[in-house]
Amino acid sequence: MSLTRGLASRLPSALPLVAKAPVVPVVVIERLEDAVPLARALVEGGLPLIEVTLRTAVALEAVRHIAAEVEGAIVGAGTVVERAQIEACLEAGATFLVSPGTTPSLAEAFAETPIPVMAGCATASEAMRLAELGFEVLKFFPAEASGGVAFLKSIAGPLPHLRFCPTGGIGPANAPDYLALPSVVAVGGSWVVPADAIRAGDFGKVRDLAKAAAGLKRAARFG
Ligand SMILES: O=C(O)C(=O)C[C@H](O)[C@H](O)COP(=O)(O)O
Repeated sequence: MSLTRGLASRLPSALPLVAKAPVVPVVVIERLEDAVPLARALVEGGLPLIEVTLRTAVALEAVRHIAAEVEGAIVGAGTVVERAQIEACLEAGATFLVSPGTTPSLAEAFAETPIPVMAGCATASEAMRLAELGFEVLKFFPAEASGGVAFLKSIAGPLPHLRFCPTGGIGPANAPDYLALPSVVAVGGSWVVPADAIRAGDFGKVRDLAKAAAGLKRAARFG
């Protein structure tokens, strides 16, 4: 029996969201005024799913503005590391949540969250535990540092039902290798939103990078 059937009925699946594009941009917003033009550039480039990391003081406000003002954007909050953050993310209008790793207490809180969650993991045991709880797409983080493509190929033997969004150390050069794996729904990365381009207000560059990323082919089939 598939491990993913555990408590799955209670959890909203992240699969339909993550399947929307081959790349999930991982965004760090330092200046609130960058949020909306940045999100517009990503949507125009073909990457509607946007993970705004809760690493900066304006991150939640950025989520709120993108959710309210950018048509076509599906904005979520990343770097969720403790349960106390969840309510504020929901209140700001986040459509999904992402964590870099998942403590037992965080997993418990996610299991009661009404929006899809990509819970983070880096080992076979962590991935199995999250799948058992019903999480359908797991963030494999930090992907390159934790074994990358070789790790994912190895665990697909005994655990072929697990699905991932690998993130961490992925860029245009290695993204195709990840996306060639049937277990990879999409990859996450900051390469489409370079800090220097954002600082310079060069959203045309972000749109071009997004366009290239949106054109990446993947092997996974969802349906
Ligand atoms: O902030 C979080 O929640 C994280 O989990 C970390 C990010 O996903 C990675 O920092 C993105 O990795 P790069 O594409 O290598 O920059």
